[in-house]
Amino acid sequence: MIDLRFSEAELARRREHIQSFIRDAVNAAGADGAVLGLSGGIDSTTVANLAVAELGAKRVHGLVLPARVSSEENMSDAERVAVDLDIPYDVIEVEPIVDALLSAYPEAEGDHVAVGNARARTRAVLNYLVANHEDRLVLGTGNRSEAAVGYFTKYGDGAVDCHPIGNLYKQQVRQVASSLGVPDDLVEKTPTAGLWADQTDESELGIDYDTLDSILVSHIDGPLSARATSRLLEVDEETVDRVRSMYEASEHKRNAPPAPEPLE
Ligand SMILES: NC(=O)c1ccc[n+]([C@@H]2O[C@H](COP(=O)([O-])OP(=O)(O)OC[C@H]3O[C@@H](n4cnc5c(N)ncnc54)[C@H](O)[C@@H]3O)[C@@H](O)[C@H]2O)c1
Ligand SMILES: Nc1ncnc2c1ncn2[C@@H]1O[C@H](COP(=O)(O)O)[C@@H](O)[C@H]1O
Ligand SMILES: O=P(O)(O)OP(=O)(O)O
Repeated sequence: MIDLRFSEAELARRREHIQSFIRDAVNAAGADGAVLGLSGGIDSTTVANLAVAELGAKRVHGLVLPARVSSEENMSDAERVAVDLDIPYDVIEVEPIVDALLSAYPEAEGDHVAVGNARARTRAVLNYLVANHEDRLVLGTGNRSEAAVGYFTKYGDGAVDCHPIGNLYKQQVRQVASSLGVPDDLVEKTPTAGLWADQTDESELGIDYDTLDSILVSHIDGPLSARATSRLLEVDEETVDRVRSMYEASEHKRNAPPAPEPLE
């Protein structure tokens, strides 16, 4: 697989670039700071660290939003991140809100994707409730690997004001996190969307992140054909084609919703 980690000099440059992106986004909006959801995962932990490094702890508000299916370990890690960074944070249970949605529309009961996505969208509503009230921006935590294959909930965790780590592949997120002093157990943790019990990104996607990143950088974001990518990485061409299919099928998630062309 391809090692996408940055050199020390490039790592410092990337960190500075992301931090100034956060500062510029907040300043351009005339906002007082930022809000983000803390899941105990490496993406939100990394964005929280970068935001605190740039804005200072008081201007970053963390939200820990447990659902019935959230693991104790993840929720206590999420609180640990907030405590270690010394940022203000709230813990708000999302399940009563999801239950209210399901009592309004019981037909969706048991549909783990629809209900899981409702959990992610409930979190988005709470992020914006706080952001509106405190005049802050909502920071996204999505990385390039997830965005490219549409591995996020449209208007759920995808509903944010900016994507600070949106250009980093998952391997690079881990490297940036380590360089910020994030503890190894968080850096090496198994990525999970946490939308239903025992969910992991790699099992749902059917591919590990190192392989996904390598296919993305070679073929989707890079110049190589599917065949050349398959040869270079020694993976089946069907796997490369499957990544391309996920990329194409999720185009709608990365763009603003279309309207018909104006008529003359
Ligand atoms: N980063 C993470 O770890 C993370 C977080 C949340 C969700 N997820 C994953 O993301 C996935 C979300 O589920 P999903 O993608 O089925 O639901 P989604 O709601 O994100 O997207 C599906 C919806 O998009 C719309 N849509 C579908 N095709 C379209 C098209 N061609 N043009 C315009 N709109 C279209 C429809 O409204 C459809 O209901 C799940 O696999 C979930 O596990 C991952
Ligand atoms: N339990 C959670 N509390 C707060 N924020 C959360 C929680 N779970 C997810 N989030 C936010 O959504 C993104 C994407 O989530 P994945 O765990 O990758 O699905 C995460 O980074 C948090 O910002
Ligand atoms: O988005 P996060 O923070 O939950 O990270 P991961 O996707 O690695 O679980």
